[in-house]
Amino acid sequence: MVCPRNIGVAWAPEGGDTRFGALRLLESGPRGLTEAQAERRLLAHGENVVPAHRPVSWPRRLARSLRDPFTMVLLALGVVSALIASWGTAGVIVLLVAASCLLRSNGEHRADRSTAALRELVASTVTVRRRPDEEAGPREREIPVDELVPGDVIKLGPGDVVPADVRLLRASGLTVHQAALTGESEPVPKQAHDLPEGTDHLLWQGSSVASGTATAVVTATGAATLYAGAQQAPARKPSAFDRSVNGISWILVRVMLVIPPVALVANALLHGKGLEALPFAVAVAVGLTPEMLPVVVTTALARGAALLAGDGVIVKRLPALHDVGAIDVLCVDKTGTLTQDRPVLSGSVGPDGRADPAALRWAAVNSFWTLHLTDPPTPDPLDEAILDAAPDPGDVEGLRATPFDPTRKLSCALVRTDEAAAYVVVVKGAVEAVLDRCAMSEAERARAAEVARALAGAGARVLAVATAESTTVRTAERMAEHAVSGTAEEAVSSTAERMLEGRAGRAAGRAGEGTRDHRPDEERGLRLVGFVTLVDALSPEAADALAVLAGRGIAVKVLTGDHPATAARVCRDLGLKVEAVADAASLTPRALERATVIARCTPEDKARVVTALREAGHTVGFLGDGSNDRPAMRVADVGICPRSAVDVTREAADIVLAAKDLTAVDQAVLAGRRSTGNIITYLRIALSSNVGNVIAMLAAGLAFPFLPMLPIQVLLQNVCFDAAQLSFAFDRAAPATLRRPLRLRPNGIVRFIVGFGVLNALVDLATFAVLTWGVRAAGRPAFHTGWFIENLLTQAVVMLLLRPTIQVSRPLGLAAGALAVVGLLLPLSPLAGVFGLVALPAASHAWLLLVVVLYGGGLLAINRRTGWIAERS
Ligand SMILES: Nc1ncnc2c1ncn2[C@@H]1O[C@H](COP(=O)(O)OP(=O)(O)OP(=O)(O)O)[C@@H](O)[C@H]1O
Repeated sequence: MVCPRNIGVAWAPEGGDTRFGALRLLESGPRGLTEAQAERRLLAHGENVVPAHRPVSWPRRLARSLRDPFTMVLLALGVVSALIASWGTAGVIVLLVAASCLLRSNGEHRADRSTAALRELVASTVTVRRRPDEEAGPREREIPVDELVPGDVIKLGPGDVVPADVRLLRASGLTVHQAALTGESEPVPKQAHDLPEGTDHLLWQGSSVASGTATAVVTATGAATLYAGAQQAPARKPSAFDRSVNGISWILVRVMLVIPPVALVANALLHGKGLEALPFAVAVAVGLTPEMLPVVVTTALARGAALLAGDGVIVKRLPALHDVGAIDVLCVDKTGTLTQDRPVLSGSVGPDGRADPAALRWAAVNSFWTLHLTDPPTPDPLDEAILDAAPDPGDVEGLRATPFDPTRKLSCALVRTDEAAAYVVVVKGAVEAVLDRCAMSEAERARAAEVARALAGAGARVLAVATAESTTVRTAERMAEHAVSGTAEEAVSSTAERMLEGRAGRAAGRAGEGTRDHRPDEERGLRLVGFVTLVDALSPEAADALAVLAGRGIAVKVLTGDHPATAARVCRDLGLKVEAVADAASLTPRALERATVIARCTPEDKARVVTALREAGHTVGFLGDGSNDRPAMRVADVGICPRSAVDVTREAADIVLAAKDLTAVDQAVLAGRRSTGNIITYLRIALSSNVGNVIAMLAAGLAFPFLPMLPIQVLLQNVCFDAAQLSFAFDRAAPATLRRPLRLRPNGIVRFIVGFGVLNALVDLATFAVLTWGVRAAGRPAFHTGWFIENLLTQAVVMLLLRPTIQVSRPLGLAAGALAVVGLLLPLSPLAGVFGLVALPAASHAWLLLVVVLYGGGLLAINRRTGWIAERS
């Protein structure tokens, strides 16, 4: 089988329909491939996986971790040490770099592997038409996207990601987002022309369906797709979390770079020392580095994600866990989140609000032919509900249909009725969208809108139904196009398409015959038939979950395409305090801040609202599942959707829930706050200790004519700190951490580090005094050892006390204990000599313990008085 890229661009055997040409060239047909053919092709072409989506290899991951700013600075310091033949320092630096890179790559690899495995659970599927064997008829079924092969006939609907390069066979109201591929920002109309020009009959892998439906044949899969080479994994702006971590890292990197020259110059000026002070200066700079920062961050987030996975919540991007813990505004859609999305018809009224079956009858005609002619992969629940309740619509024949589109908020069918011997355009949709297209006076429009408002105020979903009659199909077609705002509409059941399906139709013949006598005065607008109302039961968990979220400091805003009165009623029924109801069309920043419900949103309005809230300083989460939620999902700090969401929304989301359930959102929020809380605690403790030590070492280096600690001891204590601090990834969160939105704020963390860093340095200087007075007589090794022990003991104390809770997790308790034991026992062990440590007299231990106890007591007192430790960053 030939499988060129872009097959069918203009290939038409014997000058005929290129759709037949494409199918023939692909050795396929309108009824699809047989399962055996598909299996053979899968072996020949391989899985439909784009190279950019393959996992990152180990060496690449390792190389990437070397690019981290801390690692770069450490390596530079290592090179400096090697140049001055300070092999011990260089060796320890290499060890630190190797340990941090290996731990980090390993952590990221494991995290990626588990998120990839979890992503598999929510991987996209596609509706494919295949036959069990040559004789059997076609069947449509869902298969994983990677099993798709050239020649497969697939169906696409709103929100589907186009899974391979395809050539359209049928299309209805189809518009496609292909910005990532071609740069066109607006959805592009696509048509299944039989003799196409250009590329509007082709869809490429990676684009997505904005509106409409289509049937198409796959022309290329995997690496053979047109944009496979060029397409990178979707680029995302750095999240709030990435920015915070980078901000803190760069502050430290700058300080690290400044320390060695400052230490050298000061030593030269005060003690007349030259390059011999360099190893010490380098060790001090290394001492400032939180080498394990990336490891602790990845581990803390991965652990949170793994715990959530147990509850069926999938975190697709680890930093999203921080972001979900930081949200202070959660925007949700109404349908399916606050309600069950199982609408049931509750009434049919005329324009005056009196019961009238006509509205239901025409709504059913619209629903039936829209579903039948556009053949969506998943039927619209509103259409199904209308058909379930509607009587037989009589002898009506559908000619064309444009499926519902959330931007226009209408669906439109062109039908022919025998009773009136006329072509009728039947439009149903959102009240304002339909009324806008009706020929009526302003007073009539206002009265009808008031009737609809009263119906919506009872909590019902209200659809307006309008028709227009024409004796000619051409006029009716124009009216249909008029009714859908003149966007490019593609007729679904044209002659060629019906032939592709093997059912040339009477209707198609009629459609052709009706072009003779067009009367332009028929295009005057629609006549309002009335309204149908549908009720959608409230979600049983929503009320409790909304109260819990409010208790966690999260303001919920409902962004809905529906009528304001319906949305407001639903919210009130759920006990949500409705401060104000706003209309997306006339929204001011003030109204936005106050509004609980923002109604009549188009997909773009939802994105605009989310962007405005972010610009106002909020961290915004967005929960939705429809294709109309995709734009908002992409601009939110964190996008959340249920597993059942349409492809595009699931792809854009950062967190995927087992079901659309606000309780699961709360679980994700808690997990996010726990992970962030642990990361903040790690940063505060690790960095304030490091800063304290650096200040003390620089001060002591200047005050004493000898080094306060040997470079190898500085590095050894650094290794011990790093190992112990890994336990922060497994720490227990303080209850206070879970109460409010928690965000990594570099400024708060830097303030804390400076405050407690100075305190730490003061304690160190007090230790110097003790050591100078009590131990120095025993010589410099005893001085060095005394300070080494004090550093490890105070580090163990701050690990326990500089946290927002007094409760200690097992890993943290063990790590702090181990640190104290190493500090006390190493100088007594056979290894002591290697590091220049000596055994201290018992009295010295007593003095050191006194300093440590006083420090611990001081920390507790400060916390009690100021609550600073418990304060969030
Ligand atoms: N199949 C349909 N046919 C005609 N009109 C529809 C159909 N589905 C929805 N509508 C109308 O369009 C409006 C907007 O629909 P949209 O899907 O954007 O939002 P929604 O489902 O009402 O709410 P949410 O945004 O909370 O999910 C609906 O309120 C309804 O009036």
